[in-house]
Amino acid sequence: MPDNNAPRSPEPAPTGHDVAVLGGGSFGTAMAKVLGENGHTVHFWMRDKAQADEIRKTGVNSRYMPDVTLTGDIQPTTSLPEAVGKAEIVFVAIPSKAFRSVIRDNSGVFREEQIVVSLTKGIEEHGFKLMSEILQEEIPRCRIGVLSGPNLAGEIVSQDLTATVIAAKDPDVRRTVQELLGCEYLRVYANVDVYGVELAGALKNIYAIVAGLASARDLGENAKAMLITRGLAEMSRFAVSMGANPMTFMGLAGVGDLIVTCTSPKSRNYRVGYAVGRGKALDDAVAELGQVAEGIYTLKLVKEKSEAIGIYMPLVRGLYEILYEGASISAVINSLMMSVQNSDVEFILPRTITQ
Ligand SMILES: NC(=O)c1ccc[n+]([C@@H]2O[C@H](COP(=O)([O-])OP(=O)(O)OC[C@H]3O[C@@H](n4cnc5c(N)ncnc54)[C@H](O)[C@@H]3O)[C@@H](O)[C@H]2O)c1
Ligand SMILES: O=P(O)(O)OC[C@H](O)CO
Repeated sequence: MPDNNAPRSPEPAPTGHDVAVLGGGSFGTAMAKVLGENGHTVHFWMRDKAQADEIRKTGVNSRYMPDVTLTGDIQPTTSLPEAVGKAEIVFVAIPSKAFRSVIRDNSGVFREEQIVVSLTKGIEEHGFKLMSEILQEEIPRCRIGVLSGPNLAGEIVSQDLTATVIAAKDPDVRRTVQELLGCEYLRVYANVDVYGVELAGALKNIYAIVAGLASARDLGENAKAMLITRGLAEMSRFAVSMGANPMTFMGLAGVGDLIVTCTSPKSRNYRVGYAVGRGKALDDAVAELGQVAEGIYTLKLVKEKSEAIGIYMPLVRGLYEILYEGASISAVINSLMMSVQNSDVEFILPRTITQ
């Protein structure tokens, strides 16, 4: 039996393809760099004309990646119809808050069967929609995938060894993305659990904020392990209740991404938590970051959803109290540590697991 989940050959595709990357931030730039180095023509869309001009002239996106020069055939543009119109495959790295509007406003330019892959790790505010669900609603004639995993943009542009996961129902989408992105430093695994891979990427941002807070308060290494492990239990319990495959949470998109964002100050979500832990107001911490930290929005949505469907998520609730209800960090820690609810049972089996 062939192992369909095994990574494809890391050799660059023999001939370059026309691809589009939508979004000129950190991750869009990182993916444009990989694709350009792999020999593809990258139609790199961003809304800021000055930024596109700078990249065209110098190869540098100084606002987001000042130390990185993009090489290969990179074609920055402020025309989304031009980028999508020329591309065989489209990668979307637009923050979740703007994701639907960008796709909807341009839905007419996407072609039948075109492959569209979301790189975004967030949830839509109304209706708890993931980005692949938004793509399905707005451009149903396209073939959809999501890419997620422990993928700090700053490390990918440094060519640090990295693994990621392409999730799609269509095997051709999985294979195509593996071939386009795979190279000597980026290993692309495949998964069919689109919902689980995507939800995991959004949920782990919450626990990265928690980990940043814990680090700022010098809670220690035991506490860090406790938070990551209980975070994994909590996010898996929630996701499985929503229909995800529990095994996805044992993989790169689940525990892998949770580890990297909960242990690295390179994570923007971790940095927001750290700043709040050092006494900064949330709004100031976010403004100082100057980049997106999806977890602060995801937290609100997951808190509401978990209460609506009756899933026990004490870390989500505690973080929500700190960030949005003015609770003191020490009071929340104390209440979590002294809570008797469920402390006698390490694993609460999701309803879908019967044994
Ligand atoms: N940076 C990473 O390490 C990383 C890794 C994996 C996934 N992601 C995910 O990728 C997504 C994008 O993150 P990022 O790191 O590129 O964020 P970023 O803050 O670095 O950049 C966001 C980009 O989106 C653009 N943007 C915002 N609103 C827009 C709109 N209405 N129209 C067009 N462009 C708009 C901004 O101009 C900016 O170029 C997030 O969901 C994030 O979770 C990021
Ligand atoms: O910088 P963050 O916190 O948005 O995390 C980036 C990636 O999601 C890490 O995999």
